[in-house]
Amino acid sequence: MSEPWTPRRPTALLVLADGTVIEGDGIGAEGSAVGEVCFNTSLTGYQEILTDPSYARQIVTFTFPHIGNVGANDEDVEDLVPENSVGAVGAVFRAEVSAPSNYRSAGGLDAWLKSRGVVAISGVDTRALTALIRENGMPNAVIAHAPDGVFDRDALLAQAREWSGLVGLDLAKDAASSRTEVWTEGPWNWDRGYGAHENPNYTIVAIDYGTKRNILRLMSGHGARVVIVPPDASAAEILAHKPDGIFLSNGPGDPAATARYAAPVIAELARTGTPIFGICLGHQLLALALGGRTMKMHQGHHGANHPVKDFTTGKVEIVSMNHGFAVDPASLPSTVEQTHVSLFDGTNCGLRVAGQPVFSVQHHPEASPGPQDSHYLFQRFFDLIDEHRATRSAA
Ligand SMILES: NC(=O)CC[C@H](N)C(=O)O
Repeated sequence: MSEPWTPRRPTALLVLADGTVIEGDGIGAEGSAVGEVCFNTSLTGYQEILTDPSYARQIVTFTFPHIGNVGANDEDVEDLVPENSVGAVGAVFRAEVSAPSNYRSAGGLDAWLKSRGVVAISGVDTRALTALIRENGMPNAVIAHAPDGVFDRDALLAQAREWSGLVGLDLAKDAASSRTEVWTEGPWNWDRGYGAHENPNYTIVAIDYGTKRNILRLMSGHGARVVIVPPDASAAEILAHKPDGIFLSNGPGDPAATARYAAPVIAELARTGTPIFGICLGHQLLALALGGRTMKMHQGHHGANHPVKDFTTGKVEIVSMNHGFAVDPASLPSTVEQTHVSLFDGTNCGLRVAGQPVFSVQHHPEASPGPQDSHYLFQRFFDLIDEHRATRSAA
């Protein structure tokens, strides 16, 4: 007699704090991870997305159905300290992850996810999950992977419910490098790969709240020597490097929590008249330093296909986005001008300070992954630095 048929056990679960349990096939790290679930609409760049430190304590649902087919490589890692593996804690995929076309070792995406400690689930109706997030907002959840299919569902639900969520969490200190270092990779060059810039024209101090590598590459490509400092560096430490410009990086967590120590430093730096450029968390922190407010968004913006209008030129750019908090433009003082806006929902996407070389954007102009429409913002930063230098030498 043949064995009675037994249904296949799910080897992964996504347990939402509202009690919804989504079953699927586990891949990547075993065990469980708690975080906030968001959806990302990018068509490419899963490796850059999962290694973006801004995704710390988040579980990314990919709306693109087929993830993992080009494997993983060392060039597409975005976090500065890959050994720390700061980035998304979990990933949700529609299709089963098939054999990749490329990976240095056997095992493909599964091995790579494991090496970074990312717990992933495939075989999920990501369309339904995305619709649920659009309806109810980004839920707290636990993602769990057990190859033997044995789960304590009540304990996982309790863990999802007990987690206090991203609001109030400063994660920049976990995501950022804790020491000062000079970026030595230089810009990417198709002919010779990476290489330090031989004759830098500028010194940029990048305050690292969880920066992405491509931002540093692009600044380096503009001829800058980039000094990376920890998120809690003092204004005096930063100014000691004699920066031509100061960069405020992207990063994870609630900007209002990080602002407790970051905003006073940024406010002090802004008073020196040194050109400042902020991206994403850096934009939010600048707004807070200038006296503005930030708020949690309903479903956030995560993707590489978001239309943003630049009021200063009237142009629309298609941009890369990854944020769950936003600047309330009504909270900004009258000396601060709103320069960019999301054409999806009208939320603030940029600011500049009247009469000062200080500006920032909510989106990700380094676009890794994403379209490169907003690369001009790096040029804008270096143009401001040149203008600032010219007025100083004329004085
Ligand atoms: N990419 C980022 O810098 C994200 C900023 C912030 N953590 C947010 O979610 O809004």
